[in-house]
Amino acid sequence: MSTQTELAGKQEPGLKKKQGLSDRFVYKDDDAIDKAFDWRQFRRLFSYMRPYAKQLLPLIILMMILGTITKLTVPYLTSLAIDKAIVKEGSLKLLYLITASVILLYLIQWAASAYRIKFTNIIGQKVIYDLRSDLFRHIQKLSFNFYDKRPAGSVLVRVTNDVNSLQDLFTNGVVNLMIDCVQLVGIVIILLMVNWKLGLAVMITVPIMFFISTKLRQTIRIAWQVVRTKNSRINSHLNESIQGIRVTQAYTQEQENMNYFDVMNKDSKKSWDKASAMNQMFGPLIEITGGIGSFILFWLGAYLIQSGEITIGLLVAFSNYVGNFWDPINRLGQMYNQLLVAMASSERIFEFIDEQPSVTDKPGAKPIPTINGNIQFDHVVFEYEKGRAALKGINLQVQAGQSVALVGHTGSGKSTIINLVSRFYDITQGRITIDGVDIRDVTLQSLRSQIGIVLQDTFIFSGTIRDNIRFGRLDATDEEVEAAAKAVDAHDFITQMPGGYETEVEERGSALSMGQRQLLSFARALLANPRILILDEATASIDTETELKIQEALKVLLQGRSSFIVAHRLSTIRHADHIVVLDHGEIKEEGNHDQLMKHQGIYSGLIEAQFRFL
Ligand SMILES: Nc1ncnc2c1ncn2[C@@H]1O[C@H](COP(=O)(O)OP(=O)(O)OP(=O)(O)O)[C@@H](O)[C@H]1O
Repeated sequence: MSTQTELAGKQEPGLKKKQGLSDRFVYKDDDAIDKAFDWRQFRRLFSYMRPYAKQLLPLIILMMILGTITKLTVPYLTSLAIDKAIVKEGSLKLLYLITASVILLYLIQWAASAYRIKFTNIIGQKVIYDLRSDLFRHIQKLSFNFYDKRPAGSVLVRVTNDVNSLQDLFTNGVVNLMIDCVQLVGIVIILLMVNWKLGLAVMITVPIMFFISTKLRQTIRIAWQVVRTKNSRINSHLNESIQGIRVTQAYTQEQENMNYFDVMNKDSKKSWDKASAMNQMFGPLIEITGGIGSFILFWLGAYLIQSGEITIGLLVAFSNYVGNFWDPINRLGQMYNQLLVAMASSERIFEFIDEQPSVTDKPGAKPIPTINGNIQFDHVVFEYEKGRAALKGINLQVQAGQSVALVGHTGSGKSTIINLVSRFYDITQGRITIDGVDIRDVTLQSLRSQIGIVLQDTFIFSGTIRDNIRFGRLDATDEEVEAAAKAVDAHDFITQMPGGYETEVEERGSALSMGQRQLLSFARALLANPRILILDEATASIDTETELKIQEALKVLLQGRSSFIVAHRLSTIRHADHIVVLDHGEIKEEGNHDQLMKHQGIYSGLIEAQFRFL
């Protein structure tokens, strides 16, 4: 059974009962724990090491050889001390000399290991830095349709967990693998050279040890991964519960949430107990196998000493070599597991890096000059998914400086139109031009830098009010920031706050009212001074006074620039120069408020419905 199915099969019965809950907190594709070894991918992963390996690898290899030679010489010197210095010659001088040499060898071994770790850490950290930067740079360029299909958490996991899981491989894994291989080969040669019978006898236990080490570790690793998955569900639930605490309390769902949490919590504990029990089995099993090896060694060794084939010193040296032999075998098993995890992580990372942004600059694209603001949709058809048109042949003409209100039922295509102006998606058919230039022929940077977007969910970052307004143009002076705030009538409420412009606002501006947040985002947009403004108006109802304030601010904001407003408030719609009524991806009515009211069509129906609702 693959690890993935194993995990999927371990869904908790309590959770299953609650429809959809078991799926609620996990990103399916992030469940993959390991992948078969893929040589091509392995090479690609290690190409990240190439720029640094040239300078540092020779040094690392030198330290590795030095460390291995010194390590393998010590047992030989021990046998010399027993056989020659003690048994044969009884020479204290020789014993001192050998002891001094062993100490010196240990010192060299320690220094070689310290430098080797230092150099490998340098390579490891540089590789991880490059990989993380590549990934981050790339995901920033990916188009909207990529994010449409992916939950933000899944992207986050790539940049954090998956990159971190490679860290160990690059810093220790690879070099340890080389050292272990060199050491193993060295020990096998020495054992067979010293006494092939004893050597072969000891090696009988090797396959058993290797099997235990690899298989058991794999089972333990999966068990811990199950623990991690369960814990990440707990964390996601915790996160959702905190974020949605107001809704939970408003609907008195605290107990229900507690029940969910309890099932998850119990389940996490159960999986932890299981993983921990397996972990505890590992040490004794390895020790028992090692013990069997030692038994064979001493049993056969005693026989060979009696028959005069080997000396006591040689048997002691042999036992030392065998002691050094289990460590690399054990680590190779560990390394194998680490490699499989790294394969899964690197596959997910490369899947992202290979994803091409669907909206890019065309070869030879030129920057668009300062935008005047004449925007034209010419028979625009757009499909998010093939065969399902969200816009069906839109023809629309916006004059420079005009404000256009987009109205229509939910799902009629309003947000789609505003996404297309900034070229967040490429249209399926037709053409969108700005000042007569097809927006696909100009650079994205030059286009988007002249378009300002104010979204419904105004994003307030943690920081001061001043920082939040300045986000519109980072090089704006304090005076410019305040002028923008004054222009949209936000200055008064800001100065009434305890720290004025320096008041720290919590993340997402939770201490600010909806209207205040909106005014701040207007000030931010005004400071950016875009040539085209796109505004997704907030739907929440606010008091009449704030509404008036927002309308006044909006007038300032819209002055001298073309704008598209997804309008929900009657006051905004009424003031727009042009109103476009959308229905199922088509423009059904166009004109100003009075013309459309007279027409007695969809628009007048929508407005009347709004009044009825009020
Ligand atoms: N990312 C997407 N992937 C697939 N289909 C989408 C996507 N975004 C919107 N759609 C579909 O396109 C159509 C138009 O959606 P759009 O968001 O433009 O509507 P809207 O008029 O802005 O609605 P609302 O007023 O509810 O925001 C809808 O049928 C919607 O389901």
